[in-house]
Amino acid sequence: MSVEFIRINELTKCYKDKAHWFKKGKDVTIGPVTFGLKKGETLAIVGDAGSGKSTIARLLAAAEAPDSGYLTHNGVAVDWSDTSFFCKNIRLIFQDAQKSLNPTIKIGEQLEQPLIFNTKLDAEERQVKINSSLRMVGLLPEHAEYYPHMFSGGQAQRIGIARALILDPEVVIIDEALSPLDPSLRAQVINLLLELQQQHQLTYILISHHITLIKYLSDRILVMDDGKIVEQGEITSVFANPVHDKTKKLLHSLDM
Ligand SMILES: Nc1ncnc2c1ncn2[C@@H]1O[C@H](COP(=O)(O)OP(=O)(O)OP(=O)(O)O)[C@@H](O)[C@H]1O
Repeated sequence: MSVEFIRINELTKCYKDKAHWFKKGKDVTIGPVTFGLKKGETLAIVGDAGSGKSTIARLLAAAEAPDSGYLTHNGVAVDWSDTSFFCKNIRLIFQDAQKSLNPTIKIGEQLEQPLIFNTKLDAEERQVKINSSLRMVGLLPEHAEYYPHMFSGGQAQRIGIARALILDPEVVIIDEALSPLDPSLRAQVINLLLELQQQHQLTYILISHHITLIKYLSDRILVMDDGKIVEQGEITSVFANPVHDKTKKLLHSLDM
């Protein structure tokens, strides 16, 4: 197994719940959480609704800043305000691919935006990259001229993957992005993700309630409860011998 290249240290996010005259405000704290990521692995994050899985995803994609904690990349600390690091290296695949696309803008232009903001490629080089990204997910360069409504759900998910991969990231977060797909489409998208992971040594963070999917795709698992990590380890050993009560309950209750 390859070595750890990203380490998340004591990451914490606090949400202040405003008090109303009829209700006392209750603050929510996610963390502190500490874990590492290895090249080419898939780490599953599981937990009940509200346990903090998506908060971790949003923090890692720099959609929000943590209140404390830090991240190291190959041993070097990265500042959360370094948006270019996060944009380039850690990308999210959205749950609802169709809704995450702007209906009024052609796909090619939507794929071009991250290239304009995060690379020094000129217009011609950007076009080459857009074409190769579309091909990589089984679509055609002609699709760059289409609008989102002209795609099926499966094709829209492929565009979501192309958009996540267009900056050649090291980490891709898949936050419940596979669950809404019907089984045959899901199988196609999973095969595509596995192929791309092999080709590009991608590291996936998989957030899902789907136990079979987690077992099939993941190398390691991290179990969250009430904002904290209560168990983490290799998928085979955690499934064979869950230690924490929450893990035991989740492994029995998650959707088969
Ligand atoms: N912007 C916000 N403002 C206030 N509280 C928030 C905010 N975002 C998340 N929370 C709270 O933080 C906690 C964790 O939410 P989060 O969405 O990370 O959970 P989750 O494990 O992803 O849940 P689910 O499986 O339902 O997506 C919840 O109590 C939620 O209400």
